Amino acid sequence: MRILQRTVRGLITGPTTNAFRRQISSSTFVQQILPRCTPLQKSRLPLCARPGVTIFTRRFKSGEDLNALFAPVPIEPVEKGAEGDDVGEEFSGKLNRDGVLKVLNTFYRRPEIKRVAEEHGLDTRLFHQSFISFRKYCAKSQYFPPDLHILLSDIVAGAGHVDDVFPYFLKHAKQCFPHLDCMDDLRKISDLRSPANWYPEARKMNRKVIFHAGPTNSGKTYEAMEHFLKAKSGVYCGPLKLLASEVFHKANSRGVACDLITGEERRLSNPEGGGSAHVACTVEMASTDVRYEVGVIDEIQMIRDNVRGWAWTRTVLGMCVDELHICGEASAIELVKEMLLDTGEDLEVKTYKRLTTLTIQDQALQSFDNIRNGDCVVAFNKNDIYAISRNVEKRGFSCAVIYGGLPPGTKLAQAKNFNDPSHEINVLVATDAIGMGLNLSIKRIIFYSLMKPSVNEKGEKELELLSTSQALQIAGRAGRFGTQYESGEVTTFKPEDVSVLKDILAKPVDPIEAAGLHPTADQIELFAYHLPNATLSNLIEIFVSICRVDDSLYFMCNIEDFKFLADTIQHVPLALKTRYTFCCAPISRKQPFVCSMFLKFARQFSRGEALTFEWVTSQLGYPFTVPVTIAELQHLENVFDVFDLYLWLSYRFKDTFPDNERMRMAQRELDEIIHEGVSKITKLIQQVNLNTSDNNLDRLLDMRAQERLGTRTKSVLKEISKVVQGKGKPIPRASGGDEKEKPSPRGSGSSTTGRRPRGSSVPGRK
Ligand SMILES: Nc1ncnc2c1ncn2[C@@H]1O[C@H](COP(=O)(O)OP(=O)(O)OP(=O)(O)O)[C@@H](O)[C@H]1O
Ligand SMILES: [Mg+2]
Repeated sequence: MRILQRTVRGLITGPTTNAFRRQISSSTFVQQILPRCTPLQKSRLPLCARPGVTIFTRRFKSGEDLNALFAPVPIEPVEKGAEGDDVGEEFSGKLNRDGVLKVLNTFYRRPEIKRVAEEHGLDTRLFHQSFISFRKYCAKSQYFPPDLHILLSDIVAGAGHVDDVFPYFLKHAKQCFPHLDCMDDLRKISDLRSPANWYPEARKMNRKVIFHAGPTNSGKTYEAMEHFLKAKSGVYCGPLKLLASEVFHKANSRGVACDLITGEERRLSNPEGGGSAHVACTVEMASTDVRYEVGVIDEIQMIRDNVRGWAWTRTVLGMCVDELHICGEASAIELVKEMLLDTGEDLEVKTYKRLTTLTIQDQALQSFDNIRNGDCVVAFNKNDIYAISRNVEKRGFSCAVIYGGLPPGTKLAQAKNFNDPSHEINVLVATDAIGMGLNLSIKRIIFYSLMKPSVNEKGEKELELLSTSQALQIAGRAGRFGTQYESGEVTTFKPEDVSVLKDILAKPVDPIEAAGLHPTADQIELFAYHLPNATLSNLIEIFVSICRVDDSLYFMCNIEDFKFLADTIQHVPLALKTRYTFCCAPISRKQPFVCSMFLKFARQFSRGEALTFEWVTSQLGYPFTVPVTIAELQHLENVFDVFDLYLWLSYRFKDTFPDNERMRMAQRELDEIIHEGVSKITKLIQQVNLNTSDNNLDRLLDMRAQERLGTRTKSVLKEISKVVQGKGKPIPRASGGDEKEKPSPRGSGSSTTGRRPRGSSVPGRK
């Protein structure tokens, strides 16, 4: 009762709310405390604890589900003489094998045995598998320990009880399933309930934390950057290489020496000297050991990202800075405030207003005949991008094309041509890759579709209606402050989408409820110590299943890519830490060519052979030529990612990946070749099918457009309106064409694991 009273008091005093709440169980909280709260107290509750919002919802795997993750360790039968003289046989004579098997079958059928086994953690599955293994061991072994030999002889002869086999069976079962003896240890290792305590250096400081909140194009990053540039030392953490390198260039051009650190690149401001006091990096690469005066964390809303969220959590809790500037959507304010309750720090919030106006048009574009200079058509898959750019160019415009899979240099060059009023390029066709990072001179955003492909937890493709946050982020690219357009406009291609877009943009952005987390390399290593026979992928899976997370604030990030890579190289002999580091590489399982090169790299590494420039490029068909078909262009994009993979590994295994500089030069050349290919993209489309006449091709592309406007779209629209009204489920996607941002650099390379400092987590993506 005292706790209840203190809790209700805690609700009023605010900062202690969460700490109090965590002392009590969810049911007590919901049944006894919530009904006693006044509306004011309820409004002060953390979001996750407000009425109507489920708290402590994490569902741990049931015992049986969890046990299914453990594969039995094979136990070999014992050869005669392996353990010295056969004392058992001397005492009680040769064992009657058939009799022993009958005894064991009786043992297995006894309900009492099943019950006792269950008390020792053996559910039906584990009991059965252990029995099969024990029976085989008894049937095939030439030698038994004397006590077991004598016991079995006695039981067969009717002079002993079958239940006495149990201790021997249990010992065998624990050898088969070593986790039975160490579940408590495993649970302790995987206890992730207090991530703020993982960063003792940061906890020694009392950081001043400022949240710059506001819509896109409101000057949040600008303001934080002013503090960064004026400080004696600083670190900027951005979601993309492009953003980090923009800060790198901006700082150096303002006379502030600044280094660039991404997963694949380390660029010093002064190559002759040591490191600079200022660093611009991708968020996964931020150090939690080095002390800076000012730290900037950009695009904080990414903290909810299912794959990369952990990297933002780590910087918010772990950066050693006197002043921490966090920029992004206001939807993250409450969550960050809650996280800081555990660090004892206050949050100062500064809110910003958009610097230019943004108008939603009532008219849809309807036809590409209505396209005009400064337009940007946004679609979510490459096939649409190709079709749209061809349609636009047919109307006499020149297109720039930007999508996630393109190399950064190509993206920048395309953006530069589009931004330059004197350049012939006047229209942009892009995916939501433009949502972050590029400064673009766009007058109007046209959503070609409002449905975005995504992959659900089961790995299935789905089409989802854009969230308010995503739509605002993309729409906000129009009329960027400081460009030739003083205001921005936004509309859709299809008339029926206009009202849907208005609905989406009018909705308030949902508050972010939880921040991502990931296991650390050290934790996985401890797991491996306890479960030496488990594969890396299995270790991760078990970790995720038993770990404890404070669900009111955190969630476990998705680890499917990591597990896929771990399975890909499981058969290659590598030390655990090396294997772990390889699996943190920023590649996606959706790129078969890159994954096959990943396997080749691991094999070569395991043989102890250096991966030289000559060896790698001979695998990649170097030197490269300008692509003449879309397939060639796509292949070169994959080759670019293989270069990224090499560079990423070269910072973690310098000796085996020795040709960093030559690879980088070749990658730059490739970037230019890809840019040249993209610049001719409509010509490339004509090569898709040389047997297809121009008219036929147009017809095919038009059919695609019709399909979007036709029956399929009608059913999709029904779903859209349901979703907007909160009734529908995401629509399963029938076939591919979706496209994802290239994976991010993962982790830092400064720890003993060769990749991340203490307390840092596993993978993430850019
Ligand atoms: N006070 C200012 N003086 C000059 N330029 C500014 C000022 N504030 C913002 N800008 C410019 O306006 C543009 C938008 O600012 P900024 O990038 O900081 O916006 P943001 O709110 O961070 O947007 P986003 O959410 O898209 O990241 C930038 O080009 C920036 O340089
Ligand atoms: Mg910004």
